[in-house]
Amino acid sequence: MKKLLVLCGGPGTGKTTIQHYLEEKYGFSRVLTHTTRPRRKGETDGKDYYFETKTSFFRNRYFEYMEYDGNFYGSSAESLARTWQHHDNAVIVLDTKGALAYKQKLRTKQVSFWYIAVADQNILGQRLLKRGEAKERAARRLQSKEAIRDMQMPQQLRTFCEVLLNDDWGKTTAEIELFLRRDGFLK
Ligand SMILES: Nc1nc2c(ncn2[C@@H]2O[C@H](COP(=O)(O)OP(=O)(O)O)[C@@H](O)[C@H]2O)c(=O)[nH]1
Ligand SMILES: Nc1ncnc2c1ncn2[C@@H]1O[C@H](COP(=O)(O)OP(=O)(O)O)[C@@H](O)[C@H]1O
Repeated sequence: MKKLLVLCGGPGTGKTTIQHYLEEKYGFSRVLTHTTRPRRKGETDGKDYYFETKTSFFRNRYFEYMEYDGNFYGSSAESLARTWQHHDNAVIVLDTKGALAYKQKLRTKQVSFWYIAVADQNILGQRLLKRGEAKERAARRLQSKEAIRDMQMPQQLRTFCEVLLNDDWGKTTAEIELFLRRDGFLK
């Protein structure tokens, strides 16, 4: 069966890091999404996101899309289908609103949802700086209403979304292995 893992959570919690790890260690393939957000240092078009202008963004058809901290983000059914063409296990990084949309639109058995969290949210600012973001941009991101919403797991996700703590990376990787087995991603 083709399967999809949805990662969601607040900024800096480690969603992208975990996505890379799943690709490298477990052969997952990521589902690329579209954004109007400016490219960060080290990001490549067609590899990290499809970077769009506000005009080109709305030329595409989306499975779901939303606005986050003043930028648009959207995922397409075609991108998921393309990923599944060559790989059984796909991973996508979404905000919590997107995670809820996927829950409502896809068959339950095929999709798992993980909410990535840290024990102490005061470290998130440092993590964004570590990733190379400018101080003002990092502060603004953490104060956006979408980040504030996603820094607590929304009530609607609690019935189906597992929490993965990402404080100590060694412990995180051990948990990932357990979660993957339990969710049927590993044969
Ligand atoms: N709903 C939805 N969320 C997305 C999509 N692509 C990215 N996101 C989410 O948008 C938010 C902002 O992403 P990004 O600017 O890369 O910032 P980061 O969370 O700080 O790494 C994150 O919560 C992503 O998971 C998408 O296609 N749909
Ligand atoms: N367990 C961890 N301990 C310390 N730093 C981490 C950990 N996980 C991720 N990071 C770092 O935190 C920063 C933000 O991680 P990232 O994966 O970009 O977060 P997100 O995609 O959720 O916004 C990156 O510099 C990353 O290397």
